[in-house]
Amino acid sequence: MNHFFRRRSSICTSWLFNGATKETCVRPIRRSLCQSPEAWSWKSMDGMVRSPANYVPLSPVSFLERAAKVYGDRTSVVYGSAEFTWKQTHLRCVKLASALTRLGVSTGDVIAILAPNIPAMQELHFAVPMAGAVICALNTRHDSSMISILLRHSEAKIIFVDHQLLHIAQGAFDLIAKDELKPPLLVFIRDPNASASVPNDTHEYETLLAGGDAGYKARRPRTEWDPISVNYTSGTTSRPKGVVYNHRGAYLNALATLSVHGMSSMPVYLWTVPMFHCNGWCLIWGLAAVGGTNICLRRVSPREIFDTLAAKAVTNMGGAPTVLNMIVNSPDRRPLSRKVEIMTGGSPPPPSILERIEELGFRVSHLYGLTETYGPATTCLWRPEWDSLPREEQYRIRARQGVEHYALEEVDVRDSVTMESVPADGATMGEIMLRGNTVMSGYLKDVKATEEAFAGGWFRSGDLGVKHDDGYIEVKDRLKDVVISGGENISTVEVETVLYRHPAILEAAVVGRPDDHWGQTPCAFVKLKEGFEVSREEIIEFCRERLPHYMAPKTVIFEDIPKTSTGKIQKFILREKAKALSPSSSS
Ligand SMILES: Nc1ncnc2c1ncn2[C@@H]1O[C@H](COP(=O)(O)OP(=O)(O)OP(=O)(O)O)[C@@H](O)[C@H]1O
Repeated sequence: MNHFFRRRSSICTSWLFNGATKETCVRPIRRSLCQSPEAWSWKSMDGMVRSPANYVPLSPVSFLERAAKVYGDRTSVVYGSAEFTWKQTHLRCVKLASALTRLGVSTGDVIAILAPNIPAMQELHFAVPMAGAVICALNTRHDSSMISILLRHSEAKIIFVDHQLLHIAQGAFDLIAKDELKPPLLVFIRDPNASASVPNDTHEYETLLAGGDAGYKARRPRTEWDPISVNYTSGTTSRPKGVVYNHRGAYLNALATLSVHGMSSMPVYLWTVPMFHCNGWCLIWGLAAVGGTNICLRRVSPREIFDTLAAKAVTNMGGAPTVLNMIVNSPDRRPLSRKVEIMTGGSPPPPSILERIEELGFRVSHLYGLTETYGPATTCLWRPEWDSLPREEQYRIRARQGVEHYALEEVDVRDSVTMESVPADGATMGEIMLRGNTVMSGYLKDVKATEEAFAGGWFRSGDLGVKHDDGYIEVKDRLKDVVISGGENISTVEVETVLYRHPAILEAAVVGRPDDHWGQTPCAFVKLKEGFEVSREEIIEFCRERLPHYMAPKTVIFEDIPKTSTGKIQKFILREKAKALSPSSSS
């Protein structure tokens, strides 16, 4: 073996000294060592040892262990008057993990949590995997019926419930009991900033944690592939699906999201993205890697956001385009005294909103991804040469979904049937597909859906997009949302982008309305800004001036736009409404 090492090291360095290129120097020596280059490279690696010294399954739990050492006295989390350092957070997580094992939690058990963005959410994201279990953070906007379905589906053993959501959990328990099934064990989370009495015969979070063993040795995953969380999709287009994440993917995506967002050391992060959404786009784990401070808010409103940005010297935050829209249109908005990086994604951000949020002093980074890709998967990486473009053009570019981040192998736009890559012409539509280590392990208990999602060796997003000549992708629509009028695909995102440019429009969503002649025509649902008035005809004319006529809405309906808790417009509801109108008969 030593012989191989010596020979190899001479191969590696000799080309540096004799002026030869690496290629010309290495090839002849390779041939002398063995017959094929493949065999050579394999043989030269003989005798390597995988040991704890050089191989540890990647897990974001290690971020917390390091944070306790490196950032021990720095603030880990702030929520009202409650505040912990990273040393304290680590100790609390160790004790909580120990308490979980004492409750009988074993490797692979699912532990659910129903809570807003509070410190317990952060702690459970570490404590649950430290007990070898799998965290399932549930959407706080679900009703009892949906929660009961998800608890049954995930077979959660324990559920931690915030005091304000107790009635939802209890309703779910009643439904489970009706079917003579055993509901999970409930642990009640009291708010440190409010008083609430603990229901009888129920475990209480702080008491449970206090009883844990501070010397508990955290369980580590046996392999990187071990599950760390199960996240249900937003349910925008269908019933939520249980997406399983593994330790390796969570580790990688946490780091990639930090880097995309420019968070390298001790950022102060304001939580406006729900922590239950893709584990807070993996940043619950990521912030521990960089010793960040988590600023938690129970409720998100523009006033609270602006007060907190100033009071806590926030450096970074995230939010769906709906949150950005809420900020730029709020009477409480004010220019920032220092730059705040804001990461947006979850639905297509209209360029006009990106522009307006930056006018207030935010700097936006745009991300695209799905629950299935641990949240962020691509980013509209900014190129300095774009700085000199006209402003409108800059924001049009910034609204593109961009390129894969460094932890994902590849993103592409392909024909769903032939799997051929579409030409990079900015016009040919195909399905956005992704592959790499930050794509889910699969759907929980749904082999068929998993196989379908991965058919052809790529994860199929169900989003339609184009690829520009610089390789940047742009989402045009969801497959389910695209309007087909007279055989032409109409990107509802493009029509909405134009609608958002109208000064009177606060929110807009476009769906297909059945039409006797064209099959479908675009139907716009519009919510106006307070104090503004505009007629349907004016809106249609506004669009016709800026779009090919077939793309302009033929119908405009003024009303509130229904959204999911992750800020996505529930187009299936609007589609039903458009369908209920008598078919239009434009020819
Ligand atoms: N930056 C973005 N631009 C455009 N669309 C985005 C962006 N980020 C996310 N999306 C949309 O959000 C989708 C992913 O959403 P998520 O995984 O939260 O659940 P969902 O797809 O809404 O739920 P369900 O699958 O249950 O309907 C993407 O497929 C895409 O349509």
